[in-house]
Amino acid sequence: MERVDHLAHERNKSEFDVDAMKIVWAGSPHAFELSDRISKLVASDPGFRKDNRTMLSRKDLFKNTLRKAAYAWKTIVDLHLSEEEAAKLRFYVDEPAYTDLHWGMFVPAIKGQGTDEQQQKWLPLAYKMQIIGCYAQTELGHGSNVQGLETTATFDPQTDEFIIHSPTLTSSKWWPGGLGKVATHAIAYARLIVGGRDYGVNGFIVQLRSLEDHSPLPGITVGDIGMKFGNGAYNTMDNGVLQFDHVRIPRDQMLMRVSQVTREGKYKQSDVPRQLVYGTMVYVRQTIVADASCALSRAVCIATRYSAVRRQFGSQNGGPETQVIDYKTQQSRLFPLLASAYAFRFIGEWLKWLYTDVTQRLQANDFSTLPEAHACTAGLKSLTTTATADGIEECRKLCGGHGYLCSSGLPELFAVYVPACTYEGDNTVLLLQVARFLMKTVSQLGVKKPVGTIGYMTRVDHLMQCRCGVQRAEDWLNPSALLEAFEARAARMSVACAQNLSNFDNPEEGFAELSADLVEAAVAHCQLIIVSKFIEKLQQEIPGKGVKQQLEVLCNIYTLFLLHKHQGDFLSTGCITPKHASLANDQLRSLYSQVRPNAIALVDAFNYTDHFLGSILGCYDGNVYPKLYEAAWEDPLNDSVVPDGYHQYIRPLLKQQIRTARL
Ligand SMILES: CCCCCCCC/C=C\CCCCCCCC(=O)SCCNC(=O)CCNC(=O)[C@H](O)C(C)(C)COP(=O)(O)OP(=O)(O)OC[C@H]1O[C@@H](n2cnc3c(N)ncnc32)[C@H](O)[C@@H]1OP(=O)(O)O
Ligand SMILES: Cc1cc2nc3c(=O)[nH]c(=O)nc-3n(C[C@H](O)[C@H](O)[C@H](O)COP(=O)(O)OP(=O)(O)OC[C@H]3O[C@@H](n4cnc5c(N)ncnc54)[C@H](O)[C@@H]3O)c2cc1C
Repeated sequence: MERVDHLAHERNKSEFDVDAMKIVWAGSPHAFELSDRISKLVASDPGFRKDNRTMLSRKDLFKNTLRKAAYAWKTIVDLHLSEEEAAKLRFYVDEPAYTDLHWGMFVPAIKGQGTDEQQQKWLPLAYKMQIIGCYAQTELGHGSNVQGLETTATFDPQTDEFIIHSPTLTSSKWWPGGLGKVATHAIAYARLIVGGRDYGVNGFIVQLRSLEDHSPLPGITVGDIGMKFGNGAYNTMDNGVLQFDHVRIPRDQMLMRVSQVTREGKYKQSDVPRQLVYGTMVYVRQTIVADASCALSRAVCIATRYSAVRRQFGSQNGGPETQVIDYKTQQSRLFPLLASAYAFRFIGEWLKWLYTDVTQRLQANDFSTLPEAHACTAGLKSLTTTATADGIEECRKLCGGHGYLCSSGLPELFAVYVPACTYEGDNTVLLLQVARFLMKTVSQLGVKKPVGTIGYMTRVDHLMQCRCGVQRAEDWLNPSALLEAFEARAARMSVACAQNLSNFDNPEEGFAELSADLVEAAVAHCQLIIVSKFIEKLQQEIPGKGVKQQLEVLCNIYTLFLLHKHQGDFLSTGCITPKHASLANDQLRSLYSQVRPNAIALVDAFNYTDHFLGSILGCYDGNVYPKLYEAAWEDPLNDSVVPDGYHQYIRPLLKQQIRTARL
């Protein structure tokens, strides 16, 4: 049967070269080719089917995840896929699994915190998956406060070993993914105790399970922590609990790049900053920022296509009703999310660059940019995951009732995504780290020149008193007007916090008291980073008919939407007047009209397969209703016309003979 493209009329309207935009979105022609090829490979292989996930019991779901992970590995080996191709394959398989932690945290922790010898010993085993690792940091009693972890690693000079021990219930490791049922090894974080002295938290490689029969080794108690939010969703992951009872490991299994313990029991610290013990978190926060645009763009693709298919009200003379995407309210909710997806794509790319740069500097013993890299990864992780989680939920609402069906893909996407606001650092805790960095920068103004993303603070005197020069709505399209407004707002909020802080005798007390304001200042700073990097991106050459123009529209939508949403900040700090705010809003409305004919093409540019989207509402051809109708009949509840339980619970009700005074 010939397939009808119900969205063809929308695709014909677009004013730019979609294929060129696909390359911009992917990052390069090579990245596009890779993504395109691997996503199609996964989509066409029934071994990677995922449409039944929300119906399976936890045990069946988990076993199915194990099967898929093994099948993915077999595919990787059989096809001789490169590391890059393998990572893409795991991405498109789209199912949280222990392998995320093995490749995403265990391997990077050894690379970042292990010595050369340790890397040579452990990495080949990990690369071949002859061992499977997890990252066991968080405990029942402490997650955010890493310095508060209680697990101990006590050096025993007699045997040249560390004794890993969980002294309390709250010291039980709790949450690590892959730990519950799969990992054979962990990077366990524990307090290093040498000669009775506590040297703080460090990482240790600990074997947990036998490589022969998978049983826990002596002294190890390990299991899964139970069901999590949502059907399917993150329940494919075996987040685990772990207790150590005086487990002995050889001395050379302490990760020793940052600090060492010698055979004689001497503690030594390398020349590198202690914070490098936190290095794996910096790396993962960076990958989480890159991942945010994937999750958000996916939800936006579903909501945009469905908004073009869905019609409600507005029929004239018996003609078709209005496509809901034509309602201004729908546009003002949807298009900023579309623009955010693009903004996050570019900030993810930039952050990857920053991370690579800081890693190279660290290797050359230049630690000067580490605080900025920490502040950027922490702040952008917080900002992008909060916006993405909220954005996915907004997309669900944008799809009306049908968005609530699992077959829309949105409930599961939300349930899988929302813990990103918590894991790898609670978003508020991370913003407070940014705020500390900002306060330190302000307090050192005049002594130390701010550079990089905080470089705007060199112009603080100007930014404290500058006035917005916008006179007409179009003036808000001027990148320097936008940048200056965002810089002035961020600078003024930071300086106001610093001034308030100086009223406290005890700075820590002041920081705690003002923490809600400090978080807002941190948000302002991070939004400025995203806006400025989007603007910078557009200063480059971007090939393809109309591509750059579309990106300019999206950049302006993203920026003016933020300005509108946070206009309280801009007005109260005097960066703009109510008149400027109203002109910005006028401009925003007109930008929505410009994006409207291109909306479908802009989500096509993500190049997602129907398999990856996993959504009837978002399917490429827009043939939503027949698919929804068919899918309903697939539900196991419809296996029989009369439900199980009818004879037990429904019929007796219907047949009851109640004699009461009232009836
Ligand atoms: C897996 C990847 C797969 C890849 C696939 C890609 C897609 C991804 C999608 C899906 C997969 C995701 C799968 C789930 C993964 C989840 C895993 C986990 O959750 S692992 C646990 C994370 N745990 C936290 O993040 C704790 C948060 N807490 C902390 O980080 C710290 O305790 C912190 C920062 C809140 C406080 O640290 P302090 O107690 O040492 O505090 P202070 O005194 O403030 O800091 C001291 C100095 O150190 C600096 N600092 C702190 N952290 C730093 C860092 N990381 N780097 C550099 N400097 C740092 C500070 O700026 C400060 O510097 P000055 O003294 O002011 O100059
Ligand atoms: C799905 C998932 C997967 C995970 N995977 C792993 C893993 O693989 N390995 C691992 O080690 N861990 C893992 N974690 C644990 C995760 O990293 C922690 O849950 C996270 O760091 C938050 O810490 P917490 O649970 O202690 O939150 P808490 O710190 O207890 O947060 C509770 C509340 O207190 C607030 N709060 C805390 N401190 C402050 C403060 N100083 N100022 C103001 N407010 C504060 C927070 O904002 C939050 O609202 C995972 C968690 C989840 C949900």
